[in-house]
Amino acid sequence: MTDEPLLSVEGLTTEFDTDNGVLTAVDGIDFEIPRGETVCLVGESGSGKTVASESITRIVPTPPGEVTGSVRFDGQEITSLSESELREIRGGRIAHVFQNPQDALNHCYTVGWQIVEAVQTHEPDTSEEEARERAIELLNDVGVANAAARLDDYPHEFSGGQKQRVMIAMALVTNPDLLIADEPTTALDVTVQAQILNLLEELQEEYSMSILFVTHDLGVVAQIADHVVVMYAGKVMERGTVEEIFDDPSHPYTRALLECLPGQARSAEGIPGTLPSPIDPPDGCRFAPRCDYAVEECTAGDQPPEEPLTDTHAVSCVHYQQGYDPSTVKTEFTQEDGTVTGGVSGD
Ligand SMILES: Nc1ncnc2c1ncn2[C@@H]1O[C@H](COP(=O)(O)OP(=O)(O)OP(=O)(O)O)[C@@H](O)[C@H]1O
Ligand code: NI
Repeated sequence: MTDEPLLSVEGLTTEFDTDNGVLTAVDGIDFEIPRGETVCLVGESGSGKTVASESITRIVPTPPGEVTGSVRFDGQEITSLSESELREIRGGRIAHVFQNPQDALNHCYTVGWQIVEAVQTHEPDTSEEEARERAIELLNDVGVANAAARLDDYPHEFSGGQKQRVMIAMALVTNPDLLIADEPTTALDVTVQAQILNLLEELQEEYSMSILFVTHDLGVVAQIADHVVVMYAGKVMERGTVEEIFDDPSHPYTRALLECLPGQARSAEGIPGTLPSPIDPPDGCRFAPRCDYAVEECTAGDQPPEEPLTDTHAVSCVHYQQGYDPSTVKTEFTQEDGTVTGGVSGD
């Protein structure tokens, strides 16, 4: 029972009814979040990462959005739950942290008031006194200095990094099993970003939570992921453990993303071309129009089915389907420290 992943998503699809037609932001994706581990959803801007993460608990705006597919959370299918049952999970066992804490915190109330309110919403029998104690504990847990004194400060009296710590504290009020964090460090400078990532890792242990971390930054992925799901244009291109993705990147898109890291071949210019329109995506592999390795088969039919490479590693690319030679894709890949990995010559 405990081997079962905390969350498994199958065929998750989110469509928006727009003036220009049906926009498929997430198009039948599968992934799992093991218990107590961190899964990173990574991909360029517009890949569908946010919509995918918000579709799990259906916080996408519906309408215009429509979410279909299966989401199993701790053994329970949650897609068929009523709105009120879902709301209970959303504000409880699954918590969200967003990119901009200033949007989520109310400017008009003290930080303490907001945490106390969250505590009392979760546990209505808690007294004001107990809720304040709990708020202090939470602020201590997330590394806000002088927690007791800071309860009476307003959000604008906190720095960007501290505000994000407060948001994380609010997410922890319910002792969630899963924390979904969408680019929680993108608005912060690198030093603060690293501190918040360390904090999340510590809290993960302390609260034994799983984390779904949404980011476009592979540097962040390297720091905190156990597993990685690489998304592009609403589809999953590749998934694997963090070692598999960095040491043996298999989809040309994953390889192209890695080449954009500082010190790599494409760090200056990025991947040439742009994402296809989610209203009218191309046939075949979504990445084919930008892919250095695309052949005719890549541009016909649907996104190739995922081909398992190991128990934990799978790739959606025609070059890995039966009868194809992976060496077509696997040219040498030089890491920042000079080691060559993933290449046929290096194997
Ligand atoms: N409410 C909405 N209505 C219509 N289209 C939407 C809505 N929300 C998102 N989309 C579209 O869905 C697609 C995926 O967007 P999403 O925000 O999930 O991308 P992302 O990978 O999180 O990008 P970023 O890194 O910029 O946050 C985009 O084409 C976006 O315009
Ligand atoms: Ni996003």
